[in-house]
Amino acid sequence: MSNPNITLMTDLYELTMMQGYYKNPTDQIVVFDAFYRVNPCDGGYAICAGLEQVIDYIRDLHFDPDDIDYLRSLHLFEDDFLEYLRGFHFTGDIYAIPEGTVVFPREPLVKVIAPLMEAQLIEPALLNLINHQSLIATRASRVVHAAKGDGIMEFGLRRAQGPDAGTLGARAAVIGGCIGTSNVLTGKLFHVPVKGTHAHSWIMSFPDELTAFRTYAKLYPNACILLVDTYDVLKSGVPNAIRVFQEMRDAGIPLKGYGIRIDSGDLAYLSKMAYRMLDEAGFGDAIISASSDLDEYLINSLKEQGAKINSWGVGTNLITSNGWSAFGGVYKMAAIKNKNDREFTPKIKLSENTEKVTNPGNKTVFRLYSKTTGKIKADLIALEGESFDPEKDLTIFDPISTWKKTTLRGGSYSVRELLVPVFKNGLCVYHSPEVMEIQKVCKRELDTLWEESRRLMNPHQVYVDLSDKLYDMKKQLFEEMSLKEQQAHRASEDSAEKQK
Ligand SMILES: Nc1ncnc2c1ncn2[C@@H]1O[C@H](COP(=O)(O)OP(=O)(O)OP(=O)(O)O)[C@@H](O)[C@H]1O
Ligand SMILES: O=P(O)(O)OC[C@H]1O[C@H](OP(=O)(O)OP(=O)(O)O)[C@H](O)[C@@H]1O
Ligand SMILES: O=C(O)c1cccnc1
Repeated sequence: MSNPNITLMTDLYELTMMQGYYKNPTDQIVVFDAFYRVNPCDGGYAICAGLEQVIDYIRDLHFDPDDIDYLRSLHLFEDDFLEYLRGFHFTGDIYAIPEGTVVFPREPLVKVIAPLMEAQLIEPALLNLINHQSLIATRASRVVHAAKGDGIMEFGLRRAQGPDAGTLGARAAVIGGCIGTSNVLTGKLFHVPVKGTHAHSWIMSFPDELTAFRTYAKLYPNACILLVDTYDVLKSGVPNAIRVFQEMRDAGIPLKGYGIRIDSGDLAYLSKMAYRMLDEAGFGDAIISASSDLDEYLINSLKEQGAKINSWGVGTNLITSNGWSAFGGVYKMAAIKNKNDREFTPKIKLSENTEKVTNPGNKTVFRLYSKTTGKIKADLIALEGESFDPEKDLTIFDPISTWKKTTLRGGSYSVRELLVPVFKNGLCVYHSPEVMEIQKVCKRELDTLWEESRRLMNPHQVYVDLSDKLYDMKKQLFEEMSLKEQQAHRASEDSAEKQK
């Protein structure tokens, strides 16, 4: 999107910390990982999205004179720091998992290696962009899956939480598999199909439903989807639609992409009855489209009820990800080094909750596939520079329940590294594919999941394991840090005792 400069779209503490680093000069280069912890809707996977907007943001990162004036007006920042900001731009490296890829909890979706101040400033915007679109792309893929091959049109703009949520949300929904969106701006900006029917107000603006249908059919004979629920679906809407389709046929107008939309009432019952009426009149191939507060669970239920719906319009629940409002991606420091050091020193964040202890080090992510099925066996988070020879046996184990092990036999699996270079020394080295290309990638990616990981209830969770080297490093750091904490705790208890 052609955004205004959004460099100030950061949290104040990033800037106050930056000033602190500026005043106490450091030439530290850091590694930060952006990752999430729980699959949306307690599902079995997520789809990552939003990278193209991260790239636009990083490329354009700079402080305009009025940004500097504003920061000065806060009376928090000193002149030398503000002067430094005038020349600020991103000089680091970024690696990311390409958009549309199936991803799992705890693996880095984006890795930033940059001078500390730069890596720190970009945290909120980077997370904002990745979190939002990954959530909606994931949600869309679930809705699309529930529709079992029927097309899903994204209709959510009017209910989205703001303009970007509507426009970038529709982009993400198309990545996740929607066949198009009603949002015309998304269509223009991202070259995705725009789709739509008409509103109840169209019908209400005419003296009667039949005239409204006839007028619409005359204007759009090749995309004539008539909304049949303004007055009474079965007594008025469907009979009037059939009359208009008959008139079109009698006039020799070829009927393609035609049908009805039902937007209220019992969608299973009404669609079955409508289909029967259409079929009896010789219009059995008509599209029967439905909308009305749908989501993946309702679509799944309607399918189970045998609803005769073959096209779906989904708005509110998709664009707002109703019921699961946040992707929850976080950005954590993983390693640090002085500019001229060769090696990074790994950093770990401890937590009472083992799941929340971060993975230290400069890492990468490998995906292991079964050669016979093409399906994902597991993901392996490893240290940068590690490699795995798929001709050799590989034993992988759950990093928390370490007794859960499996050995992949050499020759039976293939390995793919997921993180790709996006920025090198501040220059973009990655070309974002068109959204419709990303949609194809996403479809292929989803095919690498077993059906068990895609079901709505209690899906199978794909294993995300750590390489032996990373596991050992994490264990050692964990023990060192825990010991340090215990010693510090003991020391403070001793001094409190002495003071008594
Ligand atoms: N057969 C069905 N099984 C389960 N849910 C259904 C079925 N048919 C419709 N629904 C859902 O039930 C809800 C219907 O809600 P409600 O009756 O409030 O609205 P409505 O029928 O669309 O009428 P209104 O025009 O007043 O909004 C919608 O979320 C709709 O998707
Ligand atoms: O139900 P959603 O999944 O959010 O899908 C979008 C909804 O937006 C429209 O309704 P709206 O009442 O806004 O307009 P209308 O008067 O044209 O029906 C449309 O008819 C859908 O019901
Ligand atoms: O084109 C439609 O039918 C449409 C568009 C937006 C919202 N609801 C319906």
